[in-house]
Amino acid sequence: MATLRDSLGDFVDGVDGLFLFSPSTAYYERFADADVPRVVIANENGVGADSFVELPLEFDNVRDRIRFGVEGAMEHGFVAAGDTVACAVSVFEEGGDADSLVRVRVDESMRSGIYDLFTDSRAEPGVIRDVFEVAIDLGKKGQKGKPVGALFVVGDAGKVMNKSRPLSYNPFEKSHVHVGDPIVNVMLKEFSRLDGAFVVSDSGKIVSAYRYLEPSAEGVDIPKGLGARHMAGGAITRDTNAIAIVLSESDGMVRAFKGGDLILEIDPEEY
Ligand SMILES: Nc1ncnc2c1ncn2[C@@H]1O[C@H](COP(=O)(O)OP(=O)(O)OP(=O)(O)O)[C@@H](O)[C@H]1O
Ligand SMILES: [Mn+2]
Repeated sequence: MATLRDSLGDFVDGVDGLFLFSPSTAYYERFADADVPRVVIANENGVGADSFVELPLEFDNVRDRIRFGVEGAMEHGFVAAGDTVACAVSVFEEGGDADSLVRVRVDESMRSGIYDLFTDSRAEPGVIRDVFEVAIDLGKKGQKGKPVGALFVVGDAGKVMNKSRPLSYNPFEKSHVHVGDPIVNVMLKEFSRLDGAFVVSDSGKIVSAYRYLEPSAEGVDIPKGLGARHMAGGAITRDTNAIAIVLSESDGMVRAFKGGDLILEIDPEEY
């Protein structure tokens, strides 16, 4: 009779790598003698790992977290299609040691575009992260307790401005404010009650509010049930090198589009 330990050993049989998500130093050191390469996926490389993938958001959805890590590791050349990796993640114990091990076969279909969204967009990764944070926060709290929608078009601002028109005066016309600044976050939330899109530059400068986007929507395929805001947000990312981060007023989800495709869906309530 095999013990439970023997039986579950199958789980790591033949793996080509061990992915440690946000490990403590002690947890990382525990695998110092592992016979496979270790890859750390975390918001910073606090453990000084040789193989490190920077996680811009603590994706609460474990599937997204793993997809981000796998895609990032492929991009860095730590793993390749055909490899199998064991991912040690914490599902219930936030900030604690891993409580789950997920065996993942790496293949091209794992390239969901999440990693690419953050690291290979025109806008700086920190800017994209900051805009996500505003959208998630807005989704959680709403505006004065009511659900609110918002559309942020990030990067390639010159071209985005050329494919849009003002719905009202632009409160950011003469200002030099950037996303991530706490005052700006309050302003963005306040202005999100009004129509149209925010346009943000590659470096995070808020170029405009109240823009009505006029991209050609031809050939853009967005999920059924989503309306004009999402269509415009998706389409502008095919017409330009911007990405769009959209908070839905009707279902409360935050979605990201790149190249006309829906890349990521986040439920703010889970953050
Ligand atoms: N082309 C556009 N450019 C900028 N903003 C737009 C555009 N089209 C719609 N919007 C904004 O989106 C708002 C909601 O429109 P609509 O309900 O059709 O979108 P939706 O995709 O269903 O979004 P939601 O899930 O938030 O309802 C509009 O009131 C308007 O402010
Ligand atoms: Mn709607």
